[in-house]
Parts: sequence; structure tokens; C-alpha cells
Amino acid sequence: MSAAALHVRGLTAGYGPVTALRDVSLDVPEGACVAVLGGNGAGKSTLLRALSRTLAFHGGAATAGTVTFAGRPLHGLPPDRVVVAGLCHVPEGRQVFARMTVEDNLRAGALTAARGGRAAAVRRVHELFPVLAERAGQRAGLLSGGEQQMLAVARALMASPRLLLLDEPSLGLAPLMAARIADTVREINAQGTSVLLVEQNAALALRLASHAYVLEVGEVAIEGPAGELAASDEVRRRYLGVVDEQAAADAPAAAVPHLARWEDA
Ligand SMILES: Nc1ncnc2c1ncn2[C@@H]1O[C@H](COP(=O)(O)OP(=O)(O)OP(=O)(O)O)[C@@H](O)[C@H]1O
Repeated sequence: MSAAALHVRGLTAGYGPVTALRDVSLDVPEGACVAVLGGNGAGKSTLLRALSRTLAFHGGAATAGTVTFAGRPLHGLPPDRVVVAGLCHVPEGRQVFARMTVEDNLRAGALTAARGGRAAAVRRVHELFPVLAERAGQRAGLLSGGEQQMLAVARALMASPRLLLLDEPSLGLAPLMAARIADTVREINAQGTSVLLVEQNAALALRLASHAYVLEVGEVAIEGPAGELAASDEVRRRYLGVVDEQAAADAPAAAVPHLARWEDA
């Protein structure tokens, strides 16, 4: 078992009577980028919330299963201890503090860091996202959507995570900006931070990840090396928008999957 690997076994979670995840098992080896794909409501965000122990903020709870990171159990820890253990979660929807400056948003991500560590973390995120250095004194709410997404990722990096949990970083961004965010995720991963990437943009995710899981109605339906999934007829048809011409002739509506829109990002 590698030092900072994540192992999830039999995770079941939901919101009151709604079971959103059922018996999910997955692994993120140390240093890897692993993708979780799936359509709307498949349970992707619930998975990340369960890992960061923030499900309760959404009225949910994990009801079964184990989560270990670097050999330590995470289930049962409060969210702040999960951050200290090395996991940082960037939720869907670029949740920056709109009225605070870019610089103060970054500081808020490093409250637990020592002063020297904080300065080094600021330097690192400014190198990754030069625009955040240029806009340091500007209110975060005035940044573009893509810049706010960069700030949300940068704020999580301020805690120097060993594993970054990213929820739909390309959502709502123009293809060019989505591609820039993808480049940065690749760079963050190349610098040694493991990444668990939740994406509806299957084409983008399969280019970044080495391994991927597809969730359907809360369960792992398909998993494998990203290259194999990208080549699989089922994944290509259902998640990559590759139209089977015969199927299109037989059933045109069913042959145009809803996940095709970001294919070019
Ligand atoms: N706060 C909540 N309260 C009740 N049910 C919820 C809540 N959040 C999500 N759900 C339900 O849990 C299931 C999984 O939702 P989840 O948001 O995890 O899916 P998702 O794959 O991230 O989808 P999307 O891509 O649309 O964000 C869905 O049936 C959803 O309606």
C-alpha cells in the first residue's frame, strides 16, 4: 500500500430517504489522477462530500463503508481534520468569497499553515495562476467565471493537500477556459498532488486521468484504465458523444448523448 493512497470500500450515503451512493469502492494511488464520470444525479458530488466529510452540511450522511487515506481511517473525522489529513475539496460552483479580495480568499485557504508555509503556498499558486497575482487586491466577485474557478482551486492548494478533490472544474466554462483549467490540473498533478476529478466532461477527464470510474444511479457501473474507457464502445457512445451511425439511423434521439457538449474542451 503506497503512503498517500486513498481507499474507499463499500461506501453508501444519502440524504434522508434518498440513497445517492450504494456500495461504492474505489482507489486513488499516491500521485495519480483518477476520474469519476457520470450523468446528472449519478452521485458524483455526493461521493466527494462523503470523502471530505461535508455531507452533513447538505443534509446527508454516509451510512456504511470505510475510507482510508495514507493508512488512516477518515470516516468519523470532522471536515477540518480531513483537511489536516491532506484532502482538500473544491466543490462544484466556484464557491469563492465574493466580497473578499483575491488575496484574502487565498489566505482563508491557509489558516492552518505556518507563516513561512503560507508565503511558499502563495508563491506556488501565483506561479500556477499568474492572473491571481495580477488581481490580488480585487474583489473575488468581480473575476470572470474561469478566474473564480482558478481561485477556488488555488484556495484549496493553499492548504498544501496531498489529494485534491475537484468537483466539475470545467462546468459552465467556455471550451478555451476549460482547457486552461485542465492544463493546470495536469500541472498540479505533475507536481505530486494526487487528484480525484469529478467531471461530466468525459473527454477532458479521460485525457487527464490514468484510471476512471463511471457512476450510474449511485453505483460504479464501469471502471478501468482511462485509455481503455476512452476506447470502449459503450463509453464512447454514452459519454463521449461518438455517434454509432447504425444506431443513429435506428434511433436518432437516443444516439446524441447529453455529455457531448464539452467534447472539444
Ligand atoms: N442536498 C440534497 N438533498 C437531497 N437529495 C440530494 C441532495 N444533493 C443531491 N441529492 C440527490 O442525490 C443524488 C445524487 O446527487 P449528486 O449531486 O451527488 O449527483 P451528481 O452526479 O453530482 O450530479 P450533477 O452532475 O447533476 O451535480 C440525486 O438523486 C440528487 O437529487
